[in-house]
Amino acid sequence: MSSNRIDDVFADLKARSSKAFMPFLTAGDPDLAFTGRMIRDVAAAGADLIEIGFPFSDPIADGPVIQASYTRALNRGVKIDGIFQTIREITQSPGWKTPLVAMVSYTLIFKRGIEQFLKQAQDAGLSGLIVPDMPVEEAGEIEPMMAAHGLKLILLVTPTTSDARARKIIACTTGFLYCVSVVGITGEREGIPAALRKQLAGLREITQLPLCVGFGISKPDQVHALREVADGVIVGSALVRKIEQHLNDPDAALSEIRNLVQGLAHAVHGG
Ligand SMILES: O=P(O)(O)OC[C@@H](O)[C@@H](O)c1c[nH]c2ccccc12
Repeated sequence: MSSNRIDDVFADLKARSSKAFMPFLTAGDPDLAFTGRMIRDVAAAGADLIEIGFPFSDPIADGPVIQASYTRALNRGVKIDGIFQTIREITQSPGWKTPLVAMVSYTLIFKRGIEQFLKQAQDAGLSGLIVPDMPVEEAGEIEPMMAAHGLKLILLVTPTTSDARARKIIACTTGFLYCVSVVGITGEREGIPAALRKQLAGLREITQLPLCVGFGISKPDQVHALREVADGVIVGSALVRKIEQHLNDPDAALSEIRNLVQGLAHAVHGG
């Protein structure tokens, strides 16, 4: 077994001809205690990897649901150190295996100091960082720093990324590649874009990295279609919306999130 849990998960799924289900959750919405419970619950409900959003005031590609969630978390005063602490408590619990990956703006990493942020991420037990706004020119320098901390660097390609640029991005991406399914922002959509199949086939020709698709996915039938062409499926807004709908009843939010994760994980794994 390799030393990074992300590699382990994809190797294991591949051996079973299965695919990864990866929920995205905001840290600190409505508070970190809730986030801690939610991470444990979605892991138990069938998530293979979990993306944890570090709230940030300047949206990158975040749609209205994720933006509102980030705003609630920031208004409640969530801090990066608190998020790391919450993650650490989880990854240190006996028998914990599910890889946790931060979704974090490069601005937050840079402000703290790259080395310091990476050290804290490693101490927290994170397996990787998805950095949607990291310039590919800098990623080449940062990826080895991350590797030295046992962290994968996950970058994104979109439908408008040129072939030449995709190759550059892939050259400094490790763990898996985040394939954005649509031009635009996060948020639930109907169907699966027709061009996605072609985009994924093109990427498949130039990389062995697992290809994970996110943006606009919330329904089991979309997941079914994607299972044939992608190595993993990412769902954010549909889950985060449950928090928004039950702000006064966290237990109700958790139970709906668990149900949705169970259904989607089942669809990804071959239901
Ligand atoms: O919300 P959706 O459409 O299900 O897509 C996942 C997405 O929210 C999550 O991966 C994400 C949240 N913030 C981001 C910023 C950039 C790229 C991706 C993201």
